[in-house]
Formats: sequence, structure tokens, C-alpha cells
Amino acid sequence: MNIEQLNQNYAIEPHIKFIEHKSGFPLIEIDNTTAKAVISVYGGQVLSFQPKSHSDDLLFVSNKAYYQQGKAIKGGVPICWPWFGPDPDSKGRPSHGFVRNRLSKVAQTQALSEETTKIILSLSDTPDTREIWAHPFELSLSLTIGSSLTLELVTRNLCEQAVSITQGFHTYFKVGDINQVQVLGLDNTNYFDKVDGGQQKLQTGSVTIDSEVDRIYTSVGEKLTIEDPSLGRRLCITSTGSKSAVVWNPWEKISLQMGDLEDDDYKRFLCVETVNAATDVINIPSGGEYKLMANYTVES
Ligand SMILES: O=P(O)(O)OC[C@H]1O[C@H](O)[C@H](O)[C@@H](O)[C@@H]1O
Repeated sequence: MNIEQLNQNYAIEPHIKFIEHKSGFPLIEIDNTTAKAVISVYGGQVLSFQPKSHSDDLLFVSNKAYYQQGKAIKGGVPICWPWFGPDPDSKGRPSHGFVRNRLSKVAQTQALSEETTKIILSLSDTPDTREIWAHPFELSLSLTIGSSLTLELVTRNLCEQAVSITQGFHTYFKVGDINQVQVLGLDNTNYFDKVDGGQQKLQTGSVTIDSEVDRIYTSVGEKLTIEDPSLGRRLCITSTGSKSAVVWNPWEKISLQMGDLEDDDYKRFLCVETVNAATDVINIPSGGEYKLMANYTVES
């Protein structure tokens, strides 16, 4: 994708411009009166969002992240679609689907006001995606950057039959010190504990992290909060279209094993993911659509 052409067609002075990452991936830089953001067109992945009223980024991106065709960028908001987690049919297809490993298209850019900017990215089936997942589809990801960050992922089923999907915003939130972090809003909620053979358990109180955590919470409400006293902030996640949430932190051993994480990166991020996963499978009738939405705000 040619940066000059993207700028000619979609840049909006002074809010939106396209630059080339050293990998060659096109990035969208957004700078309006309330926030700054960076979005990778590869993966349709928000890599940075910082409200101007705050001194830290909302998001974590690993310094060792891969920016390579066919690999996922470790950090920001990877899009998991049309399945969340391992290949549901155990055919060796990529974990978390194929959207995060693919260049999306820029469909529209808009300066809604001086404070708010909107970008719409899209992806449709190609012979290559149909090899992995047989169905025709249209995916539209709308990103609104203002005093908060809003993501809306709309799946349109262009198939003659109904399709079933799982999906998610695999968001890496930056935290100051994982040992002090608490996730609120999951008290009295059931979860599948992936570090304990997928056993079903009940959360009591807030979620704290002092070892590897990989859980799928079910029947989740619309609001979750990450309290991060070391950065003096609270991150609020509001969602619609999702009844499940994943909380993931790899802790030390897995960080050491992952080639795209620094050894102690697990101290600096927590994934709290707005998903449709486990029993929260979405069936979309032929010609139908489904919208998953998440909104992130930072409070002091
Ligand atoms: O390394 P990735 O493929 O990006 O996956 C990272 C993690 O994503 C999710 O949160 C899953 O629940 C984890 O089991 C997985 O390890």
C-alpha cells in the first residue's frame, strides 16, 4: 500500500496522516485536540492511544513486537476473528484467527470535530481467506479517537447459510506495576481457568495478579475497571455485544519463552479482553450482521 496515495485519499490536515513504519507497514497517526493515537493498517490494530489530559499511553506494545507479514504485533488492540483462541477445528490454523495477521483496507477517514476523529478499516474475503475459513464476509472496524477510544467491529455474513464466530478485542493495557493492579466488575462471576485445565471457578472480590492468569469469564456485565494505583489512574471498559471477558497475564515463565516479549514485560501490561468466547458463540444468519463494541476511558 502506497503511503503517498493513502495520504492523498485519506489524510485530513491536521488530524490524520499516514506514515510508513520501518517494516513497511502503513501506520495512521491521529492528533486532535483531545488525544493522540497510532493505528496499524496491518491487523487493523490500535497501537497507541493517549488522551492529552494524561501523561501515559492507555496501551502497551512490546519493544520486541514482530512487524512481519503473517505474524501478529504483540500489543495494542489485536483483533481476534473469526475465532478467539486456538483453531476451533484443530486444523492447525492460526490462533485467534487471521485478521491480526493481515493488511486491512482503509475505507473512510473523518474529522467529526476538532476533538474527535474517526477511521473505518475493512476486510473482505479473498481466495486466501477462503482457504482458511470458507465463508464470504465483510468486516468493518470503526475506531473513534476522542477523549475516549471506541472500537466497533461489525461482521456481515455474506454467506447463504448462517455462520458461527467467536471474536475479541485482545487489548494490552499498559500498567505501572502488575502487583498493584485490581480488576473490578467480575465479583461473583464464573470463569474457565485455562491455567488449571479449563476448570470452572467462581470469582470472589476483585481480580489481582500474582502468577500466570488466563481466564474466560462468562455472563459478564457491560462495565469493567482496571485500578492502577502506580500510574495513578483507572481504566474503564464499557462494552456491548459481549457476554464474556478474558483476563490474561503470562507472568514470568511464559514471558521468558515468548520471543516477542521482554523478560519482565509481564509487569507492564494486563490484557482485559472484550470477547465472544467459550459458550458466548455468535450465530449470524445469512445476510445478517453483528456488532461488538468496546469503549475505553482513562480516569485519574
Ligand atoms: O500469544 P498470542 O497468540 O497473542 O496469545 C496470547 C494469549 O491470548 C489470550 O489471552 C489467550 O487466552 C491466551 O491463552 C493466549 O496465550
